[in-house]
Amino acid sequence: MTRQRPFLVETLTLIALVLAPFVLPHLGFSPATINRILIWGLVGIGFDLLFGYTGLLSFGQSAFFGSGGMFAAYLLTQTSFTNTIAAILLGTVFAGAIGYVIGLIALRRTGIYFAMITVAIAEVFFFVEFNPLSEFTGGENGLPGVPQPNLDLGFFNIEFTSNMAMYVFFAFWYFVAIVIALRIVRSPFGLVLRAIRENPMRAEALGHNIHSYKLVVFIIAAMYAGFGGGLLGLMQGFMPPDAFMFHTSGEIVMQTAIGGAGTLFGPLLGALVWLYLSDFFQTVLNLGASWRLVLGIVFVLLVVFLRRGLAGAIADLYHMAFKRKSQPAPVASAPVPAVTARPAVVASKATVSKSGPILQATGLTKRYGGLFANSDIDFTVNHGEIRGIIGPNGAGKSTFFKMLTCEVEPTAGRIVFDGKDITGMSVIDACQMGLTKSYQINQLFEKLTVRQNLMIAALGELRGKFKADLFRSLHKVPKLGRLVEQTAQLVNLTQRLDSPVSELAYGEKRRLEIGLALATSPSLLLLDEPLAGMSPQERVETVALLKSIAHGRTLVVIDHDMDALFELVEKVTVLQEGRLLVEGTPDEIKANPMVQEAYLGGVYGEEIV
Ligand SMILES: Nc1ncnc2c1ncn2[C@@H]1O[C@H](COP(=O)(O)OP(=O)(O)OP(=O)(O)O)[C@@H](O)[C@H]1O
Repeated sequence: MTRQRPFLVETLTLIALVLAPFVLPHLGFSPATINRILIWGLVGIGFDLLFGYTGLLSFGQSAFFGSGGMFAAYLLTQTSFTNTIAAILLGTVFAGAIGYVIGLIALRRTGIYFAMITVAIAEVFFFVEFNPLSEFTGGENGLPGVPQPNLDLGFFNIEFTSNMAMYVFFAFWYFVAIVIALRIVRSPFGLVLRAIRENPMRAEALGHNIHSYKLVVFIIAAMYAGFGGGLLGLMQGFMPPDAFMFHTSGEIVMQTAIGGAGTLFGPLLGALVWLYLSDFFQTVLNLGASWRLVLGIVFVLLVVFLRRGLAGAIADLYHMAFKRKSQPAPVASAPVPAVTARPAVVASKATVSKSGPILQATGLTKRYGGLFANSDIDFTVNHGEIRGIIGPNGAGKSTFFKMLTCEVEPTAGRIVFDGKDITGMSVIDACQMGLTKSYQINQLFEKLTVRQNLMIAALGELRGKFKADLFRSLHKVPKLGRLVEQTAQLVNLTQRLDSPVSELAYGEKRRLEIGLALATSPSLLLLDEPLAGMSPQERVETVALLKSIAHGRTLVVIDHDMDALFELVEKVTVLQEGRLLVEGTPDEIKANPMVQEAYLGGVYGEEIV
């Protein structure tokens, strides 16, 4: 497993933070602007975890920024509370609690609807702060008189009053915030966040409860924003009401877009450019009211030409300069060795019984409006069996698989898996029980590497459907490395482990698709057209691969390639127009006149007999 040099990023960040107050003033940054950059950069770290890593675009960060800041400012100005650090930490907890409640509501929807809910929530908070709660928040006057930061240890009190002392205070908290975020993104939790960003449907199908992951990261982002709001009050000596304005959320989004989403440092770089240019246009160029127009044009140019933002551009330059020479030559797509060359090493989940039916479906029906995709199907698979399913296009094979894996709820009927009625269960729980499938159309995490893809699948098996192991290193998850390497070996992708999925050949992607399902250690694996789109040579190789997978496992395979399927399976189920037509051994199916008539037709019939 490739490991980064430990603490390299943290060390570089520390060096940059030490140098910044000596370098930036020579470039025209005022001390107040430098501190403000740190605050925006810190708030942006939380936003980047939410947007850049998880793919959730929120316009509601102003609600948490304002709430955390107001809570801390209220404690420090309206009560006898004097400990500034404790006040902002309490403000952070308050923002997190609000984040929990709002997350429960907003995360019920996805995409544009989620984003729109967060816009509405930001507006509600702005209204509430100005009207019903103005007694506590000072309404349009805000809360003046917030003390400067101090470190009160009871017996010892340090006050951060000079520009440099203030900088040290903010830089310290920025460093703490980035170290925490780096731990999160390097943890199993952080990898699942990226899986959600890339392909939430597959992340669920691999057994991850993505709603819980999204809720936790939403709360974390709210806490980062609340903490930043507290710092703003301390920096200005005043908690401004405009912290709640939609404009605040907009700036966080724009700064992250300029700096580069999914980098953690992007928001800081974005804030640096954004705040520098707004100062420069207003005070040096004296552009008057048109400074916003010019800044808008600069924003568009940066976002259009630097697609991965400033942080992405810097990372690309670094890779070009230092990494290219040391990169190994591209690995050619290797054929799958003969089945006897490799034993089946990925264990399957233990089942309650070891013989008899592992899966029984009775009267399974799925109706879409007036169309019966599946109608009254009775189907049983025994432990250790390899079953094939065939049927013409539109016969209802994929819908049948979707119902079996609980991706789609049946209109009628019952499914019993490993002795338990799983009808109506979630796809997450079905996968956790050991029932999963590979997809007809690849459902991979395209921007991640093969290793990360397999890790995501294996983590569902090793950690269960949800675990908030935010600070655990991926390298420390027991059995993870071994399970990933065994699966990669089984699907012959060992040499491609560190390649991004987008660079794989089609046949390799198909094998990874099977590998993802395998890494969940299923006791019953459903394969939906595993040979689709493959060349004749790849088909032969993949059939060998499927034979090796089948050891100690129950398989159900849909495919249109009769020759390959009949060579692989012991029994075949034929579907036609959503109904079960007939079942039998491959020879019985080949000879069955009903199958020839109804499914194969004269031409295909001759091919397979
Ligand atoms: N979500 C849906 N909404 C409406 N109709 C659907 C939906 N999914 C499937 N169908 C319909 O159900 C029928 C069965 O589709 P299904 O994809 O299960 O067939 P299939 O046997 O897997 O086909 P193929 O071999 O082409 O993949 C088709 O008529 C299809 O149009």
